[in-house]
Amino acid sequence: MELGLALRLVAPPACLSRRRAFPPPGAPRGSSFLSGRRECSSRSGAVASGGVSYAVVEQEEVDEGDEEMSRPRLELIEKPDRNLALLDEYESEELGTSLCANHKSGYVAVLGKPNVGKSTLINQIVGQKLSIVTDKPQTTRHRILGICSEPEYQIILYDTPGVIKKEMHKLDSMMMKNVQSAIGNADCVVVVVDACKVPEKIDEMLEEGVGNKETKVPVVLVLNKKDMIKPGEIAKKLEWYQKFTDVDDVIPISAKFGNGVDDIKEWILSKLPLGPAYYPKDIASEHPERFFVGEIVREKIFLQYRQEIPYACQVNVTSYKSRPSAKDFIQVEILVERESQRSIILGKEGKAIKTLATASRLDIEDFLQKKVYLEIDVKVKENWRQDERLLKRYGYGGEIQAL
Ligand SMILES: Nc1nc2c(ncn2[C@@H]2O[C@H](COP(=O)(O)OP(=O)(O)OP(=O)(O)O)[C@@H](O)[C@H]2O)c(=O)[nH]1
Repeated sequence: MELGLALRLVAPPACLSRRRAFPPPGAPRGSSFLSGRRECSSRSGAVASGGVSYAVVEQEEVDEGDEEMSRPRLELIEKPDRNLALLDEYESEELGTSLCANHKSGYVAVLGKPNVGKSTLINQIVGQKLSIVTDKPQTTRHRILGICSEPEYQIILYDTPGVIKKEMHKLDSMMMKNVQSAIGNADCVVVVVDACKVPEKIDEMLEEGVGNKETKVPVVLVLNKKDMIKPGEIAKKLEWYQKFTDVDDVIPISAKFGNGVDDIKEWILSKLPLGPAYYPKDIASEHPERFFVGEIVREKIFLQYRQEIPYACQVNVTSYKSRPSAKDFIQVEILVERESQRSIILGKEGKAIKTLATASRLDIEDFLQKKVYLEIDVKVKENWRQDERLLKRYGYGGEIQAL
């Protein structure tokens, strides 16, 4: 049964349960970590800190047919068939769902240009940090599914990469394909715009997905970052969007400060159809923990490095060993496109990579609620952003590593 398969794929412990969350930026750290010192040699001299090591790897070709390729892959589901969601009583009880007659459930696509606050809004609705948030555009690369459950409903949100006009790389076009499939599957659509920017039409953004649907999908336009402009300005912009866009409603919010987020939730709930939960109620995302570990490292790269560097980086979790009586052992590789970028990531005498590894490890430990040993390798993989086969392998084709 298709749904059964989907639910099995997301069953814990592979996917993210509610008790885990990214730590909020600047959150106080827990107790100091145990020492897991391990020295690594490098051309520029090894630097290691407790529980963290980095390895500088000479430029090397990644073996396409290596162990990585043979690991089980988890297909991110597009949307389970609603009819199949009629689980029998036993399955339902096992999944923690209720067969309440007024139960609502459905899929919501959250769209918008880069940096408008989509991830911030989804993290607020889900009540947990699932998507990384930085002040740089296009930090979200994957379609991330966030699940918000209460006894009476289940809202499934797709965080999509910011819609971009000019596709520079194969990576951009694969990201856009994911945006389109998210819209195509949605029961309703939330379009986020930045209140500080000059209003502009959103037709182009919607036409690919919603325009192709036989029945019109409800769309709300969210005017985000209202904290940044004067009330008079908000009123003018609301009027403009009501007049010049074909949306059902326009709602001003400030996602960062949680202001108006309940209005968006209410709007979504008013549009969702009746139906049972698609996922167990204690699950916050279909992605496995290792996916979020990679995202934490990627967030730290965005926060630490400038200009093109974060965009040229791909982060892969190459090994993740849970060890009940010791620190979890995690190996991460950062791929860059050029030797010069690798030098920047490493920094003088490896100082920059050490800072990155420490910041990443602290957040990973907060996230996993346990001590980890983190090893980071930096490799050069020329033109990875243009290589479809590699991009699929890195999860941009809708499949991610399951374990
Ligand atoms: N002042 C203010 N800043 C906000 C608000 N919402 C988000 N931001 C900031 O805007 C920046 C971008 O937020 P994200 O949530 O990453 O935006 P996004 O649309 O997901 O970005 P992409 O990954 O590029 O698609 C971050 O620095 C947020 O802190 C808001 O309501 N008010």
